[in-house]
Amino acid sequence: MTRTKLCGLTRDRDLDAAIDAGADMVGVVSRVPIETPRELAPDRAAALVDRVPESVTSVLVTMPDTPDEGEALVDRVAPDAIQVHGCSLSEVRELSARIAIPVIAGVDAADDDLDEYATVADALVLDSTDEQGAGGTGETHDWMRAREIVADLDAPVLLAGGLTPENVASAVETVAPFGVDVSSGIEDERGTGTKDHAKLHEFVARVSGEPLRA
Ligand SMILES: O=C(O)c1ccccc1NCC(=O)[C@H](O)[C@H](O)COP(=O)(O)O
Repeated sequence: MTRTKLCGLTRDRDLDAAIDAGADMVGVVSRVPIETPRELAPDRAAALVDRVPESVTSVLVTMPDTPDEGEALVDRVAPDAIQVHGCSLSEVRELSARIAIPVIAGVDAADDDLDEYATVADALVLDSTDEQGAGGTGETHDWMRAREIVADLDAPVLLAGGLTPENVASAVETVAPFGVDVSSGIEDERGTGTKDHAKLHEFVARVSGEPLRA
């Protein structure tokens, strides 16, 4: 079974739609040093996380300058897992040692130290990142290389980067990841931060191989 993470949720109704569609994980973005319409203030991120039922994993996506900062944000938002982008190996290791929840490392698929990240993080998000390591770019990467990475690493890998309802079945078939992660590909217009509920349902259905609605 391929897990589905729907990320960059900003509105209550988008979160509720993601849960209703059957997402395994839902993500909220807070405290990132880039311009993104998905960024929420910590209190707002905490309010969304608080709505998530126990059966669904809430993921806080952030780019902490230090492990201290990551730990403080976890205390404030209280997610089930934290996903960090732009962190060094030692920062991921230190954060992981300090907090009780799983740490997911957001990494670029072209990086050559992914095996090391796999030893310090509980899971990887294999993404297309910008120069600061941020995700949400809407760009795909080389799925054949992603397939090799998934096969070589022991850690669970979530495939991210430019996934859409149209390409996700092919991505799952090609890469065979533990899970898939989408943000801009289910937005009503790319880069708005608000989700299209029909796209969101279709994305989850395509991952689980359910027949599509006409
Ligand atoms: O989504 C953002 O704006 C973001 C900003 C900074 C760090 C990470 C961010 N998103 C991480 C995610 O988990 C996205 O779901 C993932 O990168 C996929 O994005 P997309 O290519 O838009 O589907």
